[in-house]
Amino acid sequence: MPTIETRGLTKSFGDVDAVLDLDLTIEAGEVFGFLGPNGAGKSTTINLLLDYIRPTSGSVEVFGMDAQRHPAKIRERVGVLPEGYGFDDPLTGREYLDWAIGTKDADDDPAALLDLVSLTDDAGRMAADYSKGMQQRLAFAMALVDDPDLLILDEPSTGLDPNGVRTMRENVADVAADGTTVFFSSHHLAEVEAVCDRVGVMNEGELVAVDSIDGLRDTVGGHAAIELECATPPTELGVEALDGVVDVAVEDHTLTVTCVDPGRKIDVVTHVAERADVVDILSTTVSLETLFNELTEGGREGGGETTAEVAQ
Ligand SMILES: Nc1ncnc2c1ncn2[C@@H]1O[C@H](COP(=O)(O)OP(=O)(O)OP(=O)(O)O)[C@@H](O)[C@H]1O
Repeated sequence: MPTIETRGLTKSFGDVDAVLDLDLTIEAGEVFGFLGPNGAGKSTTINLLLDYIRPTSGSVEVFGMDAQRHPAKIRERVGVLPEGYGFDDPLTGREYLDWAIGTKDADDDPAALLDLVSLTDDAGRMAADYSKGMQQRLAFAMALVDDPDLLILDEPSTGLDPNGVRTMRENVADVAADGTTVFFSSHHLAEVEAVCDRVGVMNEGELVAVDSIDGLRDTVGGHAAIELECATPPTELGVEALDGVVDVAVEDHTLTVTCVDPGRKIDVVTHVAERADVVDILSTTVSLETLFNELTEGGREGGGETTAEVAQ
């Protein structure tokens, strides 16, 4: 039995179809990346899974139970890290965790959970005074209470520093190794690539792709990418006008160009070398980010921050 199964799931807010005709099946034990730019419908889907909102049409089953008929039974087996958990009450980190353990009637060791998210030394401080990253880690620990069968993470690395991101990834991998199904919503592509078995890509409420990372690459085509490091920022070189170029991105002194096939890379190098001082050349496989940009171009809110620097 799948852990999550939606059929024809639709949620409209007035004229906006936040989620449209979503068919999604997530098997037990999967780490599933739910990707999409801002406004794609990710949080709405999560709210539908947990029966926080009701669908306009279609069905949702979690653990084989209808989400509307058995929300309490479902929620007691689910751990949720919501987007932007508000720690507004005058409670310490430890007290928040005790509260989470109490509400689930669980017997977790709070010290072990605090240690897992590196908050042992700050457990006695008011959670409201924590940094964003610390609050995120506390929310993650609360989501792990009672060893959930399904862990739902909505943008889990928000506010985390690189160490925090790495630790969170390790924790997700550990949880998954114990058999927990993980539903990982994010627009941070590298993060999803690093931890997920399969990804679904949402755009404007619709699931535009669902596959393994490699499968997704194959779907988009045999594109090839080349990175050119230049002595000065490589802007306005006219690379996007070259035949066979599908994406151009500039970050600091690095120009990343995606071509429809590897044979086009030499034209790119020649073109750039005639106009800029190239100091290094790196040929790479197409990143998931490029694929994601292609799949979600023209999204509801301009495709989100990940597409902002891609010049077409
Ligand atoms: N309660 C609501 N009332 C009206 N519109 C809503 C409501 N909730 C969501 N929407 C709209 O539905 C669409 C999908 O929003 P949703 O929050 O699910 O996207 P998301 O993929 O989670 O985005 P983000 O990455 O920014 O969190 C957006 O256009 C949003 O404005």
